[in-house]
Amino acid sequence: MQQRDLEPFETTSADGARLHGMRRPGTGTPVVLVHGVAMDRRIWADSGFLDAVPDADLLALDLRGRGASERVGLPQRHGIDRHVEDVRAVMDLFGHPEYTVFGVYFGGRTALRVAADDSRVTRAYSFCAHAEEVELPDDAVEQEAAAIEAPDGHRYLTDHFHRVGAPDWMVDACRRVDLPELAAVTRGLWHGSARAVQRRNPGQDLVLITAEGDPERDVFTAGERRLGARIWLVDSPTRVRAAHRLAEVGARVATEAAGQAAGTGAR
Ligand SMILES: COC(=O)C[C@@H](NC(=O)[C@@H](NC(=O)[C@@H](/N=C1/NCC(=O)N2CC[C@@H](C)[C@H]2C(=O)N[C@@H](CCSC)C(=O)N[C@H]1C(C)(C)C)C(C)(C)C)[C@@H](C)c1ccccc1)c1nccs1
Repeated sequence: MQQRDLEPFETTSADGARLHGMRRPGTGTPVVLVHGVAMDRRIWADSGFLDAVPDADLLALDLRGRGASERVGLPQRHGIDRHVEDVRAVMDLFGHPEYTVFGVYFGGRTALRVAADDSRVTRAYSFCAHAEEVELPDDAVEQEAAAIEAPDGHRYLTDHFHRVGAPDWMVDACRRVDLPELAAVTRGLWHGSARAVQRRNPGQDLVLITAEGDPERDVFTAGERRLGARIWLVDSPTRVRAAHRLAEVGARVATEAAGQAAGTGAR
């Protein structure tokens, strides 16, 4: 976030975890920003997203175990329901009647779950994570957690993300994560993250975003039908490489927010 107008905030999640975040004051419906698994709130400035949304009122939290927020240690305290509670704690802190929630990767899936659980969310965007049930391959995910908590865990992550063409801001984010905590988050995916996300509030505007070339694009269009969600496609061969387009997507979010303010926003 631009250094000039940042306001740090702290709050406590439903299970007592202390959370840190930053507010960048602006206009219109506040936008809660939710980062992905191996990330923290710095990605929003580093990716150029913030500069692409110059007027919005932005609330960027560090999810539990990431950034400056409390390390909670146990996979059971990293289930998706705890992530949802983290986001709702931020919405409680600022007390607005309505929020937009924008999340990337697992933060996007979390944004959809927050919308399902909380009618204060009037618009939710999921960047590169769909809403359908997933098969968590126990061995692959456990192998990933073991690789992450090994002494060269940062190298495992940065090598992988480099190899698949992730942008520097995503590779750099991996270097900042606390490895034992990230292994717990990874094992925490077994606690609820595999379930499909339901739409429980008819008036919400749900937007699923993925890459033109995403092999799982049909899973996103399944969400379009099942949830009555909108689909945005970015010009990218894969979901990981779509991260290079995050600022561009931010500009589209800003346009929608401006349109809504002017009363012409698509619902
Ligand atoms: C195809 O994958 C991609 O398009 C990369 C993309 N992933 C995803 O969209 C989603 N995930 C996945 O599809 C798979 N899940 C994984 N493990 C769970 C998982 O994601 N992580 C655990 C560690 C953490 C770094 C994170 C992660 O990033 N690991 C990457 C590998 C990168 S470095 C090692 C990663 O995908 N691994 C896979 C393996 C099976 C290879 C282990 C399944 C099993 C859920 C289908 C993710 C949003 C999600 C969606 C729903 C529930 C849980 C998680 C990215 N997300 C962030 C940046 S890029």
